[in-house]
Amino acid sequence: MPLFTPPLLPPEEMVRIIRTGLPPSIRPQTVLIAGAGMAGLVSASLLKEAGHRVILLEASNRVGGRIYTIRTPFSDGLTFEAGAMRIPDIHYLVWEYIRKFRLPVNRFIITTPSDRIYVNGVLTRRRFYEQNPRILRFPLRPDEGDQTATQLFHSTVRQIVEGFYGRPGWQMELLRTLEPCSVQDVFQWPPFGRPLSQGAIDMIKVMLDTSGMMELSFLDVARFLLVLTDPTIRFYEISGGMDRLPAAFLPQLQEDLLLERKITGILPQKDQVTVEGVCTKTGERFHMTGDRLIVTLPFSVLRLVEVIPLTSFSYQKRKAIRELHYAAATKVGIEFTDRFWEENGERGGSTTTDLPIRFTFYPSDADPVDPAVITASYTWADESLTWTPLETPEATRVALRNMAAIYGPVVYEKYRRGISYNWSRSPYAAGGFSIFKPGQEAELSHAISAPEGRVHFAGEHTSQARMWIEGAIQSGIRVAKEVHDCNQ
Ligand SMILES: Cc1cc2nc3c(=O)[nH]c(=O)nc-3n(C[C@H](O)[C@H](O)[C@H](O)COP(=O)(O)OP(=O)(O)OC[C@H]3O[C@@H](n4cnc5c(N)ncnc54)[C@H](O)[C@@H]3O)c2cc1C
Ligand SMILES: O=C(O)C(=O)Cc1ccccc1
Repeated sequence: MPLFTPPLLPPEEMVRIIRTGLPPSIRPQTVLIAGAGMAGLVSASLLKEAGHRVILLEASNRVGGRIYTIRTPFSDGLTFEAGAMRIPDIHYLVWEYIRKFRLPVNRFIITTPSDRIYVNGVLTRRRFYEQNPRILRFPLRPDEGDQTATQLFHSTVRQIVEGFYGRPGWQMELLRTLEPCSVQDVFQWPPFGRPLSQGAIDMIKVMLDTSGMMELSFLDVARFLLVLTDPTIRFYEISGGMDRLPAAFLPQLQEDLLLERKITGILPQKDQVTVEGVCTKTGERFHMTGDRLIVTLPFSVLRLVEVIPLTSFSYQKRKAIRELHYAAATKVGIEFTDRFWEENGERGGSTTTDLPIRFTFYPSDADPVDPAVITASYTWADESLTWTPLETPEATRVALRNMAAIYGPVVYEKYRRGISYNWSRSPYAAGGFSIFKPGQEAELSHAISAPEGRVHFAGEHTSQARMWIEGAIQSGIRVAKEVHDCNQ
């Protein structure tokens, strides 16, 4: 069974579909779409453009889902990205929509040589760490001492690829060998190349933010780490807020969008599909019937939606919904009266620390306005759990305390307000993103995306670029074509 399903539409075909749409429908259908995140918006946009009737049902009071720009309680004009914050320049589908909607962008600068690092009690700068990684006091082997965490990760991947390279079908052999492996497995017992010392593994965990993911699929974690650590990839953000991307669909879809409609049940029938739910504003229950249904809900929340009868979904689909792993994610945004972290006008960059805040990201936007909001903490997976019980006041206090260990009491003098957003506590996400456990890719990936009769599935978790906006868009295009082609 192919490891990666569904087969991707060729990139040039997906770009063409964004630019020129699907062919006009011969027999238009009524399509219900559950969820108005990027996958739901893209599929609704393409199907409506092709002549189908679409009805977008969204539980929350906004579109965008895990693209969530928070403006309140911050000062006018300030934004905090509780969800997606950066767009790699290689994510060509996102860029197609940025161009289509003429959205302004600016660089999102993840690291600079001046970045502060506070790890193992050592306060230093990225330039010094890169010159001498031993400065961070991880117990590295002599042969590892002059390599940073990124270099150790890249050399591990390179040795593995070189070990397989050249054999007939070496790529699939590599993928099949690594697919059942965790991150820890591969670092300790790589199929090729020298194992890393535990000190080197610890440095990668702290510096590359994988402390909470060591038991997860090496392939999945490596895919995004290779993006985040590729020096040739530039990152951008949408100026004025990432939510301008989902909002750009509203002129076309406003009339088809029903907000505050939480779906609680799916009732597939032979010639139609009915969804039932509740209006979260009034408590009024609703039923809606269409020819087809597209479900873009993360499986972590789809588990709460009743399928009637249960066996209208196959065993494999029910198992995929039940078992697909989701990683937690928490961010803390803090507004300060001025940009005390900046030196010589240097914008952007980040702080890396083994304190609970772990990673801080500074604004990269060009205009040096004061006050400013920073992402004071961004944690993933197990490390995000620490923040789950903390309400905003306590989370902000912890973040300030951690920042004070790096910057001193100035953080208290310049502090204005903060907010914490924990995606595990979001009723409509119940986690940050899907990340496979070892073996789940081979076991579940087909069932995750396969349709069940008149019920189709989209969302980042059903794509080949999972965890990214790119994956949500890719899935929206794939499912729109899937539905459109059904009875043409
Ligand atoms: C903290 C964090 C940081 C991220 N950073 C980045 C980044 O920098 N760059 C990047 O490219 N990607 C990033 N991502 C990933 C990206 O945000 C997602 O992959 C993408 O937005 C997912 O889109 P989606 O449509 O698949 O799902 P979602 O956006 O989750 O949309 C699903 C929709 O369904 C709705 N819904 C849920 N339950 C129901 C129900 N019962 N009835 C009706 N509607 C319901 C939800 O409200 C939501 O609107 C990040 C994600 C998180 C959590
Ligand atoms: O933080 C990001 O840039 C994301 O895209 C979310 C994410 C989280 C974990 C792995 C890959 C991407």
